[in-house]
Formats: sequence, C-alpha cells, structure tokens
Amino acid sequence: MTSYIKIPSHLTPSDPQGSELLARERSKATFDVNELTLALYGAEELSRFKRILKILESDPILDKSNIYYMGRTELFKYALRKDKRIIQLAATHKWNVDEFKIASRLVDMSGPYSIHQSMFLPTILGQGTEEQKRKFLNPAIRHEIIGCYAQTELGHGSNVQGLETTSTYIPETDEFEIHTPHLTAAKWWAGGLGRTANHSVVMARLITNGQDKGPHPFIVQIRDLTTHEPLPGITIGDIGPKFGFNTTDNGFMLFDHVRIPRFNMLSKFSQVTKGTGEYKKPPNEKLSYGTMVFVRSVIIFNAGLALARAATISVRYSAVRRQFVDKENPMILPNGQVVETAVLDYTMQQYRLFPVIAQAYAIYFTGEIITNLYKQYIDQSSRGDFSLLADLHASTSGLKSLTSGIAVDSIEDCRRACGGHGYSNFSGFTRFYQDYLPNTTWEGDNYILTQQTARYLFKTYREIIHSKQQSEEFSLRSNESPTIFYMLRYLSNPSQKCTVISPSDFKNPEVQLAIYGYRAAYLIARAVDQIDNHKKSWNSMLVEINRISRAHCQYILVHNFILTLQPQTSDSMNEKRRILHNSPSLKTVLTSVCNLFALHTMEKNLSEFLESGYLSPKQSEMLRVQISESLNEIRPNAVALVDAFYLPDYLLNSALGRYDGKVYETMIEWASKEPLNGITLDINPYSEKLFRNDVKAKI
Ligand SMILES: CCCCCCCCCCCCC/C=C/C(=O)SCCNC(=O)CCNC(=O)[C@H](O)C(C)(C)COP(=O)(O)OP(=O)(O)OC[C@H]1O[C@@H](n2cnc3c(N)ncnc32)[C@H](O)[C@@H]1OP(=O)(O)O
Ligand SMILES: Cc1cc2nc3c(=O)[nH]c(=O)nc-3n(C[C@H](O)[C@H](O)[C@H](O)COP(=O)(O)OP(=O)(O)OC[C@H]3O[C@@H](n4cnc5c(N)ncnc54)[C@H](O)[C@@H]3O)c2cc1C
Repeated sequence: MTSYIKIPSHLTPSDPQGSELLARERSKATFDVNELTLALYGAEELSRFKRILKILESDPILDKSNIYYMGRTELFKYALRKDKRIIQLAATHKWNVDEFKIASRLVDMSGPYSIHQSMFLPTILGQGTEEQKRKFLNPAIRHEIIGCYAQTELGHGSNVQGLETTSTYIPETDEFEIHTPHLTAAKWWAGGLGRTANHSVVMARLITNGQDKGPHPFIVQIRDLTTHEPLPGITIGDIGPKFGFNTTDNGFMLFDHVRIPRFNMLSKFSQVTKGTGEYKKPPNEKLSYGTMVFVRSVIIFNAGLALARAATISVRYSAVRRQFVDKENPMILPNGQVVETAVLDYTMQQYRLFPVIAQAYAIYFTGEIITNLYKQYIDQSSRGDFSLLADLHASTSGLKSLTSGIAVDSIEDCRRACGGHGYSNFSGFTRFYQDYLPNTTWEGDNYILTQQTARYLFKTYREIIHSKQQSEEFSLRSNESPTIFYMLRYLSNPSQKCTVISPSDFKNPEVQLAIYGYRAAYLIARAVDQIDNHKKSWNSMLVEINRISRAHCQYILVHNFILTLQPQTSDSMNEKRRILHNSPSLKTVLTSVCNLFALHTMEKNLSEFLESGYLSPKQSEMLRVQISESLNEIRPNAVALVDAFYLPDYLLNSALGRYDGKVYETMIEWASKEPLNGITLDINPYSEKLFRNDVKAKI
C-alpha cells in the first residue's frame, strides 16, 4: 500500500505504550485464556481455524489493507475477486463446507457469491428431490452454475402469502410459466441477482388447474451460460447503492411468460403430477419456508460473533486509551510516574462495555444450542418426522429478532465507546456495522417475527389452561421444555413474589430463572386474557406481543447460559463443555459473565419486572448494587475475556482493536495512505482545474 505522507519515524506514543497496557491487563486475568478459547471452539475447529487463517493472511488477493479507501465499484470488484479466490483456495486445499465457512467468516465481506452459498445451495439441499439435487445441486457445488434466492418483491417482502409472481402449470407442454403480473411483483433485493447469478430460486404462486396453491420454490435459469446475458423474457438489473452491503449485487427481475420444465419445481415436499396437474400437498404447509428457518438459526449464531467482535475492538481500545487522571485512584507506572487513567477504568465505560462481552457469550452458547436443535430437526425430518418444526420456527423467529437487535444496538454502543476514533473507518466498525444492519430486516423483519413466537406461546399457554386433566402430562413435558416449566410454575401461584433479600441473592441461578419465567408467563397470561376474554384485536396487541417474544427469548438466553455452566453427566458432555467443567477458574469467570448478562438485561427491562409486582422497588435497588459488583468481578478479566474469542487482527482490520495495542502508530500510518493525501488541489476558485497533479510522488 502506498504512503503519501512521510511520518517522522523517531516519534512514538507517550508512555505507557499500548502494548504495555494490554500486557498488564492480560497479566491480571484469573483464568487461562487459551483454555477458554479451546472451550469455545474445541481443539479440532481451533486448529482448522488457525490453519485457514495462515493461508488467507498470506494471500495477496485477500489482503485487506486497501479496502478502506475504495468506492463501490472498486469494492465490488475486490469482492468478486476474493469470492473467486476463496473458491480456488477451497479447491486447492480440499476444504469441506465447515472450512469454507471459516474462510468466508475470516475474509469477512459479503460478495456476489454469498447468497449462492447461504441460500441457493441450502434451498436445493432442503427442498429438492434426489434427482433435482443431481441436476442442480452438484453443478452448483462445483460453481458451474451460480444461484440466488428471489423471494421478496418490490411490493411485498414480509407477507410471503402476498407474493404476486405466478407459476402456472401448462399441461400441454408439461411446463410452468413464470410471470410478473404487476410492477409490485418485480423480484427485488435478491443478493447476487443484479450482475452475477445465472440461476435463481424463484418463490412464486403455484397455479394449477385454475387453483392458487400459494408460494412454492422453482429453479429458473435466468442468464445465458455463455454470454451471461439475461434469457429471453427476463429483465434483470442491480437495485443500486444501499446503506451498506454494497459488495453484493442485490438485484431486481421481471418475467414475461417465461417457461420452465415441470421438473424445476422443487418437489421434495409437494408435487404437481404430469399432465393432470394434480397437486400433492406437503406433509406440513410451511415446509417451503424451510430455508428461512435455516438462515434464521445461522443469524442467531452470527449475532454472538458480531458482539464478540465489537467487544474485542472497544475493550482493547479502552485499555489503551487514557484520559484525565482519576485523582482518587491514579494510574501509577512501576517507575512511580502518575499517568492518565485508562478509560476502561471508568465505571461508566465498564457499564457500557462489559454487558456486551456478556451478551456475546450468552448468544454464542444459545447459538450452539439452536444449531444443534436445527441439526436434530433435519435428522428427524429426513425420517418424515416434522414434530420439531413448530417449536424450531417459534424459537428461531424470536431469537433471530432479539439477538440481531441486541447486536445492532451493541455494535453502535461499542463504536461510540471508542469516542472520535470510533467514527473513523480505521476503527473497523464502519462496514462491519453497515453490513450487519440488514440482519434486523432480512429473513423476516424483527417486529414481524416476534408475532410468530408470541402466537406459539399463546397456543402453548392455552393448551395448558384448557387441559387441566392433562396437567400431569404437562408436568412431565416441563422437564424438557423450559417454556412449559415457567408457565406451570406461574399458574401454580400467580401472585408469588421474588425471594431476594440481599443483593447477592440475585446471583442465584434459580432466582434468576424464577424472575425471568414469572415475567414472561405474567405477560403471556395477561395478553391471552385480553385477546380471549376482552376480545382485543391482534393489531391492538402488537406492542405487547413484541414484549412477550422478547421476554420469552431473554428467558431462553439466560436459561441456556445457566445450563451451559451446570454440571452435566459426562456422557452427554461434549469435548468443549468438558474443558469448561474441568476448570474451576473458567467456571468462576463465566459465572460472573452469566450473572452480568442476566442482571443487566433485567435492569434494562425493569419496568416489566416491577409492574407484575413480582419484583419490588427495594429489590430493584439491590439489583443495581449486584450489577455493580458483577462489573467489579469482571474488570480484571475484561481483556482476557475478549482475547478468548480469538478474533485475529486479519478479521478485525481495526487500528483500535489490534492485539498488540499499537493504536496510534496504526492510525497515523493508515492516514498517510489516504489517496486524497496524494493530490495537490488547485484552490483558485476562478480556475476550472481541481488538481495540480493527479497523484503525488509515492514515498
Ligand atoms: C455456507 C452457508 C452459510 C450460511 C450463512 C449465512 C447467513 C447470513 C446471511 C444471510 C443472507 C440473507 C440474505 C437475505 C435473504 C432474505 O431476506 S430472503 C427473504 C426472507 N423473507 C422473509 O423472511 C419473509 C418473512 N415472512 C415470513 O416468514 C412469513 O410471511 C410469516 C411472517 C412467517 C407469516 O407467514 P404466513 O404464511 O402468513 O403464516 P401465518 O399465517 O402467520 O402462520 C401460519 C402457520 O405457519 C407457521 N409458520 C410460519 N412460518 C413458518 C416457518 N418458516 N416454518 C414453520 N412454520 C411456519 C406459523 O407458525 C403458523 O402456525 P400455526 O399457528 O400452527 O397455524
Ligand atoms: C441487504 C438486504 C438483502 C436482502 N436479500 C434478499 C434476498 O437475497 N432474497 C430475498 O428474497 N429478499 C432479500 N431481502 C429482502 C428482505 O427479506 C425483506 O426486505 C424483509 O423480509 C422485510 O420485508 P419488507 O421489505 O417487505 O418490509 P415491510 O413488510 O414492508 O416492512 C415495513 C415496515 O412495516 C412493518 N410491518 C409490516 N407488516 C406488519 C405487520 N403485519 N404487523 C406489524 N408491522 C408490520 C415492519 O415491521 C416494518 O417496520 C434483502 C433485504 C436487504 C435489506
């Protein structure tokens, strides 16, 4: 990378150096960072991660040092080049899907092929017959065809039932005719569609024998494989600049009576019979929505990673950044010199940042549990058992909404906690934040999805209250279902009160779960009463419904964190959990983190805990005392806790969050590379010239 300004090399930051400050922080940790990293990744994944990182870091095409200075077209070209490079490296090194995912995560830039990997392949895999997989999946895996996922339309996204594109069965030719009946039916937003994909999954209303069977997935070839031009009857374009995600070509598409073979309707679950056009229903109406369930589960896991990244940058920087001298507790160097206080030592900064560390761990553990639940569902559904789907859909909907919402808020909180430098691209927050933002909208707008979760909770609650005779059955199910457990507990005594009598009682996991469970059940019971007995409309209840989904999902996050830390029978424990449970120091520090997550989240939603009368104002004061205590417990471990995420500098690409703490050296070095610094302006307002030269001599 070219430097345009020569920075005097004799200047160093004033003492203490960033590296020294971070080393001091690391020496204070009460646990072994490497051990926690192992407990998060597992030995095998960590070694794969390191191996792949080494390959990427040393690849000139995947070098990231230039990207902060690029405009959209340049960035897009970079993204296409790097997408191709990852595919080439995957072939060279024979990476499997998991290794490919690690590489994509480390390179960290959505690209023209991203939706091919994240949605096109999973849709064919999940919804195609064996024959269809042979025809479409195998060439797609080999990247002989590149696909996208076109569901959303210009006029409809959230309301999938409202999609307008039609796919009409033509018995005479045994084909479907895909058509865009109105402007609002134009496919819009599909990633990779704009300039890249030559195939698409198209969600269109299946019409057969004059009957509308609702949206179904079809594979449509959209571009010529030789010329790469759109096929006859198909109009395609890129939708233009966006808030972020500009390294992906989101596109629009219009169909004018385009014919595709009947074979191209993805038919694992529902089919149309040749000639008669007879429709065979799927075993569950919503199986064609399967890709959304999968991607929502991935979004939950990714939210934990995004939080870990934001926390890493801001916590490391706060340990290096110093402002003012805290006169009551000054920072004193070994040589006796009093220096300005690291901003991480200010309690306000701790209150802003440590909960983000806690959110990252909480969501990481739930992400793992949801990933396993999804795998279990796939396993069962392959044997025709879809019984897990309703539960999985409800949990992934609410958790996708809650966790991506937390991540967006916390990334911005972390950015602001870095002060002015947080606003520079060199912080590593700009594109990270912009590209993360659509997680709150895509795969179901976060407010829409909470309705799905609440609906499921209402159904479960109604089943319990209307089937008193089955209470024994529910008691048995409550061992497996935390939802049924908290509902039954509430119903056993709706006017129970919280038992806390001193701040430290809030550290008791039983107490935490009782508080969260009561609040969720209370809100559900009240809403069901409003709807069933007071005939309140669904629309009039939407604010409450959103609250209920959030309350339930916060309960789930706390429950899963506590579960992760509880001793389990050794045969049910995997390698990662074994590491954690064999290390008292890890358990101690993660218990503090878990407490902070549970208590800080409680404080943020305090009105809901108080209004039911379960928690008293006096207890809420004790809660604050205990939160302060938890922050103190975490303080010596703050840097080590983010180090344990093992997010390399290559991924962070941040001057502020560097592992070695060389914040100031990097800021000035990167500024010297700003291409604007290579231009001498012509500032005479009466001259038409803008520059005296194009680019100054390189230094
Ligand atoms: C290498 C791989 C790596 C992958 C990692 C990458 C991940 C991250 C990058 C991802 C990039 C993504 C890019 C973006 C892509 C997109 O956005 S694609 C478009 C996504 N669109 C949406 O998500 C639309 C949201 N809307 C909906 O899902 C639905 O319209 C709705 C809101 C759920 C309502 O559906 P509707 O058909 O109207 O149903 P209802 O009447 O409300 O409910 C009827 C019953 O159906 C149940 N149900 C609904 N959805 C599902 C489902 N998905 N699965 C199972 N069941 C479902 C619902 O609960 C109701 O059940 P009952 O109460 O029992 O009747
Ligand atoms: C970067 C990006 C990439 C995308 N990639 C793809 C892709 O590859 N393929 C694809 O098919 N789609 C893609 N999408 C589209 C995405 O899935 C939709 O934008 C999303 O599902 C939201 O739908 P919408 O835009 O119709 O929002 P709308 O439904 O119009 O939402 C507008 C507002 O109305 C509110 N609202 C709507 N209905 C209700 C209701 N019933 N109750 C209460 N409030 C309501 C919403 O909460 C929201 O605040 C992408 C979107 C983005 C931003």
